[in-house]
Amino acid sequence: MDPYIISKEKNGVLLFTINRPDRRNAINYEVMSGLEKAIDMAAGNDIKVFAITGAGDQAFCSGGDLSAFHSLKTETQAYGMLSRMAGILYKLLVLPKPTIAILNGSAVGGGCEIASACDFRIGREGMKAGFVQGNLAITTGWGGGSILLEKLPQNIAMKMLLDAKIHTAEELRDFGFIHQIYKDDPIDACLSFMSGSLDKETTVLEAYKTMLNKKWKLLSMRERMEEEAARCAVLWEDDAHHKKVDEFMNKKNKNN
Ligand SMILES: CC[C@H](C(=O)O)C(=O)SCCNC(=O)CCNC(=O)[C@H](O)C(C)(C)COP(=O)(O)OP(=O)(O)OC[C@H]1O[C@@H](n2cnc3c(N)ncnc32)[C@H](O)[C@@H]1OP(=O)(O)O
Repeated sequence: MDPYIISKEKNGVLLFTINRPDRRNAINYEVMSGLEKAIDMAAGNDIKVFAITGAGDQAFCSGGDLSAFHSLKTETQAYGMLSRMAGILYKLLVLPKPTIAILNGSAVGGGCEIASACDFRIGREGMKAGFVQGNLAITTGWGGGSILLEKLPQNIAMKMLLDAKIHTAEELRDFGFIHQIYKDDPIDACLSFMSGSLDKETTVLEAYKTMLNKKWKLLSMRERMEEEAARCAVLWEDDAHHKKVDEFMNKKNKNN
């Protein structure tokens, strides 16, 4: 099974689907490479909107693949992975096309960071999401915390990060993290929510995103996301983090 799918949908939508449902669409290096490739494709003149979703109906994305990244023990090893994904999420943040995360299921940890890098987020009825990194004795590490602190009111963003709780779709809508709750087909929900962009000239869409990117540049977002990755790498090396991941892996092994 391919770990990701890139598909051209109706009306100029390019869709990236994380295709690891048996791992709740956890991100490994192959998915990272696919996302970077899709972002580059989305810059093409034939694309008006870039959308990201997850395969299946259980999860959008469960963050970093704890099995794949379990071998990363030191700050330097962790930084290599974290910095790579922070760079990809920055490319997503500043892509000069409207972007949307279709949260087809649970989004936790890095999954919330990917969603945060998109301009818009819609969530399927019943979905849940949370920045759970704090429960693993680390912080966000792909730049998603820095982005969240700019996209949501500071007190709400800080509460979400510090509490590391998983929230319902309704709570997430009240926070302003998701913009709409949908019931039916994810693609139809995306086309409907983005219809106002999809009927505009691509040049207009690019011009507005270029306007927004000026703000990210003035806020030094690239540097802040890189520093976030570096700070997370320091915490990653601590025993407290490895203990938490071991607990998850032991539970996983017990289940198998
Ligand atoms: C900077 C970002 C940072 C990083 O690591 O780089 C992070 O993203 S930290 C956060 C890492 N993610 C997590 O801690 C989430 C772990 N997963 C869960 O909490 C749950 O799986 C959940 C809520 C996503 C879904 O729960 P559900 O009950 O629906 O499913 P299961 O827990 O039974 O999981 C099914 C199956 O998938 C495997 N799985 C789930 N998440 C991951 C993951 N992140 N990495 C690897 N594998 C994952 C889980 O082990 C089960 O496998 P099985 O072989 O069937 O036991």
